[in-house]
This record gives sequence, C-alpha cells and structure tokens, in this order.
Amino acid sequence: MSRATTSGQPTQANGAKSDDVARTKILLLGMRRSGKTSIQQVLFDGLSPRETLYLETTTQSTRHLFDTVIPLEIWDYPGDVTLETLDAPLAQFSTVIFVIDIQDLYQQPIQKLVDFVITAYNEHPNLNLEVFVHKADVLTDEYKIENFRHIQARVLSDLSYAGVEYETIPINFQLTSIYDHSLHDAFSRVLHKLIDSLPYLEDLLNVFCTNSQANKAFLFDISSRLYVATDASPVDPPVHNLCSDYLQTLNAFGPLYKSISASPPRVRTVPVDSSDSPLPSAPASPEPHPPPTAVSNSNSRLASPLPSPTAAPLSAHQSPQVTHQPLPSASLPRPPHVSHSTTSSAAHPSDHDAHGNGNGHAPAGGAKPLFYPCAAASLAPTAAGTGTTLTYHLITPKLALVALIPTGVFQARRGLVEYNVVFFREGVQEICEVESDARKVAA
Ligand SMILES: Nc1nc2c(ncn2[C@@H]2O[C@H](COP(=O)(O)OP(=O)(O)OP(=O)(O)O)[C@@H](O)[C@H]2O)c(=O)[nH]1
Repeated sequence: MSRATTSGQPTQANGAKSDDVARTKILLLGMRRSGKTSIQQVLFDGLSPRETLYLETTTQSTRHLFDTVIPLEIWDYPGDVTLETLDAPLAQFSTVIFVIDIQDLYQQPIQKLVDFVITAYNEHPNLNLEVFVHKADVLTDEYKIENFRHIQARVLSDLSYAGVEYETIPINFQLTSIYDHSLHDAFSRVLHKLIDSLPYLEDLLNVFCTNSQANKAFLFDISSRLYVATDASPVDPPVHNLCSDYLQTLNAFGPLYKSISASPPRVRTVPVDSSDSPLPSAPASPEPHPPPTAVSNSNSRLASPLPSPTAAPLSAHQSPQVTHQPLPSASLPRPPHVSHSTTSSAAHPSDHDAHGNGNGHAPAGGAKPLFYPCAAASLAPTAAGTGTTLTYHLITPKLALVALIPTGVFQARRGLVEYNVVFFREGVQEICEVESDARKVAA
C-alpha cells in the first residue's frame, strides 16, 4: 500500500487544511459528466443524490480529505485530463477509480479507459485499478447487466489486443449508482484493499459474531456509511442495504435529540431502543424503561465483571454474572455533544472533532451531529422471540458496529451482547490508535 502525504497544488474542495498525517490517496478519473464529483460528494460530503444535478463541471483538480480508520485523500480531476496531463505523479496514489457512464458504449470512452490502464500499468504496476460502471440506475436490470458485460469484455479484449502482458492486469469492475446502495458497497470494497489492519478488524468481528450468536456484523464509518470491515460470512446485498438504511435513519434522527446535560459522557437524551417498532420509525420511539440516560443505559446492561484487557469475551453459551456496574467512561467513545444551538457546537471544538472532522471540514450529512451510543430495532414480531434484531453500537466517534442478532438471543442475553461489544470496542480503539500513530508525519 502506498501512503502519500498531502502534496501537489490542487484546490481543496472542503476547505480542509493540510495536516501532518500520511494519507492514502485515491484518484477519480473518467470522461466529462461521468459522475466523478457526484460520487465524491455523495459519499463524503453528505450531498443528496438529487442535488448532484446542480453540480458544476470540474475545471481544476480538487482534493477532499476524509478521516475514517485510515486518513484518505480523494482527488477529483476534470474529465479531459489524461495521465500525461496529470499534475501529480501517479506513484503517490494507492488506487485509481475510473468512472465510466454505463451508456458510454462508444469507442472513445472505452479507448480512453484502455489507454489509461496501459499507461498506469507501465508506470505503476502495483496500482489498484478499479472501474466503476456508473449510473446503473438509468437502465433496466436486463440492459444494465448487458452493458456492464459489454464494457468489461471490450476493455479486456482491447487490452489483450494491445499486448499479451496487459491481458493479466488485475482490474476490478463494479456496477454503481448514487441512487442506491451499490456505490457504498463498491467504495467499501475499494477501501478494504487499503486498510492494512483489515484482518485484525475482521477477526474482532468474527469473534463478536461467534460469541454473540450474531448472523452478520459490519463496522461502519458513520458519516459516509462505508463499511470498513465485516465478518467472514458473505455480504448479502439486502442485509448490507438494511444495515446501511438503519444507520442512515439514525444519522438523520440524531440531531433531533438534544443534550440536556452539559457534561459528556453522561449525556441525558431519549434513548433509541425500539425493539417492538418496525423500521424506519425505530429512532423516534423512546424505550419505556430504563431511565433515559443514553450512556448509562448502555452501561447498565453490561454483564459483570467489567472486562479487563486480559479477560476474554463470553460466548452466548456461557452465563455471565450480572451485577450492574457502570463502565469507566474512558472505555466508551465520548458521545458528541448535541445541541441545536450553533453557538454551543462552536463552543466545543473537541466535540466537533469527535464527528470525524479533525481537519476542520464539514461533516458528511450536512454538518449534522451524530449522537446515538446504542440502539436496536426488531425486524419481525417478537411475540415468540423469533425474528431478528438490528443492533447499533457506537465504537469510536467515527465508527459504529451494526449487527444482526436473533431476537431470542438478544432478548435473553442482551447483557452478554453488550459485554462483548466492550471487548470489540477496546480492540478497535487499539487498532485505530496504532493506525493513527503509524501515520503521523514528523513536522
Ligand atoms: N442517473 C444518474 N445520474 C448520475 C449519477 N451520478 C452522477 N449523475 C449525474 O451525472 C451528472 C454529472 O455528474 P458530475 O458528478 O458533475 O460528473 P463529473 O464526472 O464530475 O463531471 P466533470 O466535472 O465534467 O468531469 C450530474 O447531473 C449528476 O446528477 C448516477 O449514479 N445516476
């Protein structure tokens, strides 16, 4: 993986300042109007897909800084740029995403893509090459697949025609659209190749799933809704879409809940726990009991004894002793201070930081603060304890664990699930700290 510092002279779309971390760079290339800026803005600036209709043509290169498990720098170039006219060395990028409109079956866009792949391969053979066959929503399913295969086959045959050495270049083609979940899924897969610590995050998720009897678990970046890791079981698109929608609902409702207490982490709010409510009304329905203190609400369900780094998470077959003890606040990510007052937000720069805006740029989702420490929603009637429960736990200020747990298990062993979340959280926090230390650039 190549790590790149913020060099070059592009405009910063989000007004972010250069910082002192080595960022992983991703380059977006493609024809004019293929959708490059839309992709970047929908994922990282919280722009709604419909608003992309009013985006102006990109006239100069822009870069966008985004912090998740790893710090990213996404470069967006005008459509007429080629690798020869690029004002930055290709070697500094880890990944290039070439965006092609799914209806561009003509010679010119495909030839441009093939030329780009050949030049990029000659210059930087280890570059991750990704092709987003974009705007898939404009076609019916049948034509969508046909055009996707056509573009893929044309590119591969042109490459083999150009030389036998180009036949085996690894290029990853994905169908994408800003109007559905395909873009988030595709970009998540791109991200996975760039995270050195991915195997450790996956291990933590596997252990969590085994010990909590979860069917599936995702570690999501909260604001972009990219999943930075998932457990070993295959990703079923409807399950991914459901988890992503749940996160979106919580993100949308977060600003409605106002902090009454001024001293986090014990922020008083209406807890989101509507086990009997179907989605999407889940976040609006307050849990009848216990008391409405979000963090302590989470803590009070922790099975005791409190985990120490040397203790092991419990499996769902073991019975934890339940003696309710509060969790040391240091173990929990500090919940963002939520207030509708802009003065109050501005008065807490560290809270601003907690939303993943350490670089001073606006958070995705239109600068809405994110709030929930934990939440759960049942996906089916729970009369007989059947069905599945969707759970959400804030892991770090930028990351959340979203898991699917059988309702029977969640109802009977909720303390155990919470207990295992604590271990998961500690592991992820350690990994994030190591990543962050490794990327510090000496001033
Ligand atoms: N239907 C559909 N339209 C899209 C999608 N993504 C982008 N668009 C539209 O495509 C148009 C061009 O999008 P941009 O993001 O400006 O394209 P660009 O590649 O940055 O264009 P340049 O700045 O000229 O290089 C806009 O009207 C978007 O609304 C998509 O997934 N589906």
